[in-house]
This record gives sequence, C-alpha cells and structure tokens, in this order.
Amino acid sequence: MVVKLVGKGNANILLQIDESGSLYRCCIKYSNSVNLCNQYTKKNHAFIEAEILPLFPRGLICFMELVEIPIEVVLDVFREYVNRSRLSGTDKILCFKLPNLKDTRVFKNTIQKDHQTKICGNKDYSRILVEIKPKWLDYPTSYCRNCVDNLRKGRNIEYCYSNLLKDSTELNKIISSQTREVVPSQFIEMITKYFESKDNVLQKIFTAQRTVQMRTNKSPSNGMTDLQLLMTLRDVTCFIEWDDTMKIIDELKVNIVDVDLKTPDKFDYWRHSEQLLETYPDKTFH
Ligand SMILES: O=P(O)(O)O[C@@H]1[C@@H](OP(=O)(O)O)[C@H](OP(=O)(O)O)[C@H](O)[C@H](OP(=O)(O)O)[C@H]1OP(=O)(O)O
Ligand SMILES: Nc1ncnc2c1ncn2[C@@H]1O[C@H](COP(=O)(O)OP(=O)(O)OP(=O)(O)O)[C@@H](O)[C@H]1O
Repeated sequence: MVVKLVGKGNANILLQIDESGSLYRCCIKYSNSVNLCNQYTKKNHAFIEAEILPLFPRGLICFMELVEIPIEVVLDVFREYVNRSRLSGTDKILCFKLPNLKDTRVFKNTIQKDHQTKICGNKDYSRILVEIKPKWLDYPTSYCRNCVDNLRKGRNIEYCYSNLLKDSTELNKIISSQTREVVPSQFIEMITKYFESKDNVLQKIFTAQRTVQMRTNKSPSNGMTDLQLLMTLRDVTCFIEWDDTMKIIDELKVNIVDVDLKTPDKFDYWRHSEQLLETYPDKTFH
C-alpha cells in the first residue's frame, strides 16, 4: 500500500501505511535527526504511561502502542519532514500506532470549522465527529486565559470551553445555527445531554488540570516536571463521535489525543506568552 499522510501538526505526522484501520503517529519535532525523534518518542511514551494515564478514567486517552517500523516503509513521506534521515545511522522509526479516529473516507463533509472546533459528518449525517481543543479549563488568572489568548492571537472565537464546563447553554454558541440545520436533531439532543452531564470529557480534563495545579502549589520543588505535565493537559484535543444507533450518552465514542510531553525548551515561550497576556489591555472575565 502507498503510504499516505493523513494528518500533520507542529511536531507529528500521521501516516496510514496499511489497511488495518490504524494510523502511525511519527514525531518530526527534531527535523535534523531521526535519532532525536526516536529518543523523544520513547520518553514521551513513558511519560504518557506514568503521568497521563493515571489522571484519567481507563479508555479515555486514545489507545497508543509504541511500535518500531523500518525507515524504508515511510521514507518517501518522512524525508520531507526530517532531513538527512538516512545519514543518521538509524534504520527504524519509533512511533505510536493508534486507531484512526477520523477516517476521511467516511467523514467527508466538514460542517463547521474554527481553530478550536471542527464538526464533520459522513455522507448522510448519520455519523458526526466533533473535534475540540478545550485548552485551559482550570486557570489561575482572574481573567479567562483562553479568551484573552484568542483575542491577542486575533481569533474571532466567541465561545469558551471553560464556560461550557460551567454552563451548558454555551453550546448554543459553539454549534452554529447553520450546523443545526444540517445535522440530525438526535445528535444535538445527545451532545447537549453529554455536556450537561458531570462525567463529560471537559470535567475530566478540568479535574486533571486542577489535580496537577494543586500538587504544584503544594510541592513547588517538582516545578518544571509538573509545569510540563500541566502544559500538556492544557493543549489536548478531544474527539467525540456520535452515530444514529446510539441511545444513551455513554455510547458516544470519546477519545483524548495529543497528550505529548512538553519539553523544557518551551519555557521561554510560556513565560513570554504569560507576559503578553498579563499586559493585554482587553481582558475577558467569566
Ligand atoms: O501556549 P499556547 O496557548 O499558544 O499553545 C500552543 C498552541 O496554540 P493554540 O492552542 O493554537 O493557540 C499551538 O497550536 P497551533 O500550532 O497554533 O495549532 C501548539 O499546540 C503549541 O504546542 P506545541 O509547540 O506544538 O507543542 C501550544 O504551545 P504550548 O503552550 O502548549 O506549549
Ligand atoms: N487518532 C487520530 N485519528 C485521526 N486523526 C487524528 C488522530 N490524532 C490526531 N489526528 C489529526 O491529526 C492532526 C495532527 O495530529 P497531532 O495533533 O497529533 O499533531 P501535533 O503535531 O501533536 O499537533 P500540534 O500542532 O497541536 O502540536 C490533528 O489536528 C487531528 O486532526
């Protein structure tokens, strides 16, 4: 099978290399060295097992298996992102094998899309996939970190997932009226019930963020490690899949992805962002 690039972020590419229904998520963080990418992937896997999984109910973090693949298999795509890969003396790529949560052959219709929310549907809208990036649900500032950050980045996003956590009517702003015209009413009913429930994914992420924040306050000596973990929890993506056979909210397929270890070299970026946010004149409170 021809290797296909099915997703790309700042630090990873997602490849389809077989018909198994799985994807291979390869690190491209270190564009000059496959070895460094492999070392990071190994460390990242250990971090996810030791630090992330214990913070969440079983099954909520997307299942990821650490696997090795021969570099030849993916070289054609991979070499566009990681230079000199052949010269690094490495013949294997370490990556995560994970289920494909957004089969683009199925979810062909993009119904709504902005930086924090994507809603896609299959041909007849009997399956709907919602992809969200909720960001900072527990924030230490008096102002809302998400809203002010979106303002300073020039994004016109008029809702906030930290608001949805407190008030389920925020969903009226998140799911647009055009979307409501297209998707089945059963989907709207179920997703509304889901976000009204105390067990929704936002509550779980909030609890994880709060747990780590409190631990940091109690023993600041863990400083950088806990900050890295906290920043990971503030940058996750969630997939929520509905189909028209589902009767109760527990049947929704919910997965959290992108729970990668943040590296200490991001510290200056975080400090700089914090300064920009603190001095940003237009604050939002809720
Ligand atoms: O700090 P922020 O809020 O700007 O978050 C960055 C994200 O910005 P956004 O959420 O889109 O506004 C940013 O997202 P985008 O690239 O803008 O889609 C990344 O997720 C970045 O993480 P990393 O450097 O790829 O590990 C994120 O950096 P981290 O702060 O999570 O390290
Ligand atoms: N399991 C999955 N199945 C299908 N698509 C996925 C899956 N995981 C992620 N994606 C898609 O691939 C894109 C990039 O993947 P990912 O978020 O892992 O990259 P990243 O480099 O970590 O991103 P970022 O730039 O946020 O750091 C995501 O935005 C998402 O749309």
